[in-house]
Amino acid sequence: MEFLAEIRGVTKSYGRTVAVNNMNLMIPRGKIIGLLGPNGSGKSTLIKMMNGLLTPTAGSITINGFAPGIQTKARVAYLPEKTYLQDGMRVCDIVDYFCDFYEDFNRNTAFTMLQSLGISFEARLKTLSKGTKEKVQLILVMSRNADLYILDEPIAGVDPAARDYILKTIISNYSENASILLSTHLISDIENILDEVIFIREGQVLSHLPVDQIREQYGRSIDSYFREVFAC
Ligand SMILES: Nc1ncnc2c1ncn2[C@@H]1O[C@H](COP(=O)(O)OP(=O)(O)OP(=O)(O)O)[C@@H](O)[C@H]1O
Repeated sequence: MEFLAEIRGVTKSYGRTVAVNNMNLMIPRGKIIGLLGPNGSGKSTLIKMMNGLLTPTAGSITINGFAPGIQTKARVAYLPEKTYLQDGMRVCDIVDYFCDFYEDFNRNTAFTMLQSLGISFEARLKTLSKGTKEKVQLILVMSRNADLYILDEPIAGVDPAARDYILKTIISNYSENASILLSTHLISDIENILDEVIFIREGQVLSHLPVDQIREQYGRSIDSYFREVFAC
């Protein structure tokens, strides 16, 4: 299989709203890819379909050749935009939970990252700040040895100093054959780690290009290019 994920002719409608409109997208292996687009352009809807949380109205999605389901969930590490962890759980209990749930979860990686960010293993989630909770969730996701990491707004609530650490962590914790698809509005913070960017507008792919090509062709950063393309 040449591509890790294939999205072919995918449409998702919510009643009369067409959130994703006949989208075609090929996700290669071994790349960090930014999924960028204005509010309401369909990023989260696409991500939810790739994770089997929503079913396309039309078209097909495959990851490693399988439609989203049990086989793909075992190989895709997903950070949703909203937390699904119970507030009463302690950090160490959640680590155990992930260990039981995912064969590819590395407990040592998780504890090392938690320790270096000064997050107490004994703390209950409800006692942590919003940003720290987000760090915990990202650490859990990045401690899996997955084929595809799908991160929906991974650094939105995290302070700038922790962002750098987290981005470094993302880069150092994925293997060369894996890919990371991440959606964010904090383009200038993440553009240095990206290999490719996908621009989405009104549920369709406007462009999918290597970052270097955009920089060479347009002589500007991805952040500045995004602002020009999507100027209101
Ligand atoms: N559950 C829902 N019911 C109805 N419409 C929805 C629902 N979820 C999303 N939409 C609509 O679908 C479109 C795409 O939304 P989506 O959340 O996928 O965009 P997004 O690119 O992730 O936006 P943002 O950057 O603001 O997070 C929007 O018009 C939104 O209002």
